[in-house]
Amino acid sequence: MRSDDTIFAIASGHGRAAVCLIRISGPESRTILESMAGRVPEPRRAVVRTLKDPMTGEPLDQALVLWMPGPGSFTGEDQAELQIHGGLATRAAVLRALGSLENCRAAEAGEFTRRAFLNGRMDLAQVEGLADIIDAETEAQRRQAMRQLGGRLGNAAEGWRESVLQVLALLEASLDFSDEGDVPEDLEAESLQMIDQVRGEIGQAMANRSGERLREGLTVVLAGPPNAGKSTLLNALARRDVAIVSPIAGTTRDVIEVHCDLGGLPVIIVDTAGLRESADAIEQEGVSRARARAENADLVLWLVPPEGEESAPPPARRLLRVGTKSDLDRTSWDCDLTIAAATGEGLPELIARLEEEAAALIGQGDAIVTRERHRRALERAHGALDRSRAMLVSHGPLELAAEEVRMAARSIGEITGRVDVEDVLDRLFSSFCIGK
Ligand SMILES: Nc1nc2c(c(=O)[nH]1)N(C=O)[C@@H](CNc1ccc(C(=O)N[C@@H](CCC(=O)O)C(=O)O)cc1)CN2
Ligand SMILES: Nc1nc2c(ncn2[C@@H]2O[C@H](COP(=O)(O)OP(=O)(O)OP(=O)(O)O)[C@@H](O)[C@H]2O)c(=O)[nH]1
Ligand SMILES: [Mg+2]
Repeated sequence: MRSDDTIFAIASGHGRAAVCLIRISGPESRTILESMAGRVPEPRRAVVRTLKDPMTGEPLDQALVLWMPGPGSFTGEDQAELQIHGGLATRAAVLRALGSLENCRAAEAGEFTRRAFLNGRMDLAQVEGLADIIDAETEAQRRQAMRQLGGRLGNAAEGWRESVLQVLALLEASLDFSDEGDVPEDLEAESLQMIDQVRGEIGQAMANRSGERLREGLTVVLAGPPNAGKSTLLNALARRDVAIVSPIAGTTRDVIEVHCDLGGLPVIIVDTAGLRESADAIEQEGVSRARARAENADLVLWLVPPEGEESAPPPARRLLRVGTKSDLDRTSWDCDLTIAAATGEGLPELIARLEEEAAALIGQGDAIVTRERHRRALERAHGALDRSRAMLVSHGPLELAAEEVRMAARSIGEITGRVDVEDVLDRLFSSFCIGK
């Protein structure tokens, strides 16, 4: 994959649509645009043109055409956009025409954004924010992604890195000036104070897990004995017929997930096999998957039907007992909530409770750290600052204290992609859509 190739891709969704957006980026963009749409329009001014096959001159479609020269474009290089009609044959014809050209090739997933990053148009934290915007399914996720795209995490990281580099400058200055390698007292005090300030801020940012929870969604597992009404509840919460419901105990075997939006917060509801001993090997596999999911869930709803004997809930981080089929009998439980998923009774209360639980675990959505990658980098920086601090306090070798401070700056620099992130890039960009 060469980064000076000219690339093209459909950037809009697939299937029949009103309009389809085709992006072209790279040094040959101008030539290609001229060969298909005639004279290149003024930068960033949309014009209507008849698109022609560059080989045969055959008219392909009527298009809205944009010319966005580098370095001010999204990718930082010359870019053209063709907004064509969204029919399948039109799209195929324009793609075929581009595909027949010698001077360009189809883009890989995330390749436009990779170029924007490589050309310094956005930092790595912003690229992740962009990925999160495309994947956002709820309002709170969208807001968090927009804050990251706006530079919230990147600016914080750059600020910390600058402070740490100032400490490094102080330490290096005292290394130059003192023969014994002793830090003058005022410099030591100043360094310690700055280290503590940054260490405190980083500690606070990395302690907050709510950004990661908001990005990934909260997992709520429906568990209980067979026939408790788990699949009926899943269908009611999803408002569609996702899982098979039947009076036969042991109907569900696979784990079934549905993404829900509860008051803007992302909640993944997981239906599982009813927990019981079974001679059926497939059902037993379902039961062990159910137990594993319950154990890792943010919240387990333990469904208790009125009939049948009481069974013990699986180990879980957090568990609510929900009595089911309250239309039949409501005498038999000791539960946090009661519902009849089949009639809808108690569902508004259950949903309100789930929203509360989600809000408590996700918080205000004001976290800076949104991925494990950020937290790990900050943990490394925090550890290095701890060690440099201890070294200074104990009047250990100044070179070693400075080396730890340098390590801290490096770790913080990984967040915005200033340093050593090739493997991160490949993974991140391949998770993008083609055309982004
Ligand atoms: N048609 C279209 N819509 C789109 C995009 C796109 O590439 N094409 N985007 C892509 O993902 C997003 C918008 N992102 C963009 C960000 C920066 C620039 C850009 O060229 N900015 C220049 C100058 C802008 C100007 O002068 O008006 C700059 O910031 O210097 C373009 C798109 C969402 N919508
Ligand atoms: N009366 C009444 N019946 C219900 C209610 N909820 C579920 N049922 C019935 O209970 C039976 C079992 O429901 P499911 O939702 O399949 O139960 P499950 O917990 O998913 O069962 P397994 O997948 O076998 O573990 C079905 O016949 C449902 O129609 C309810 O609120 N009221
Ligand atoms: Mg079921």
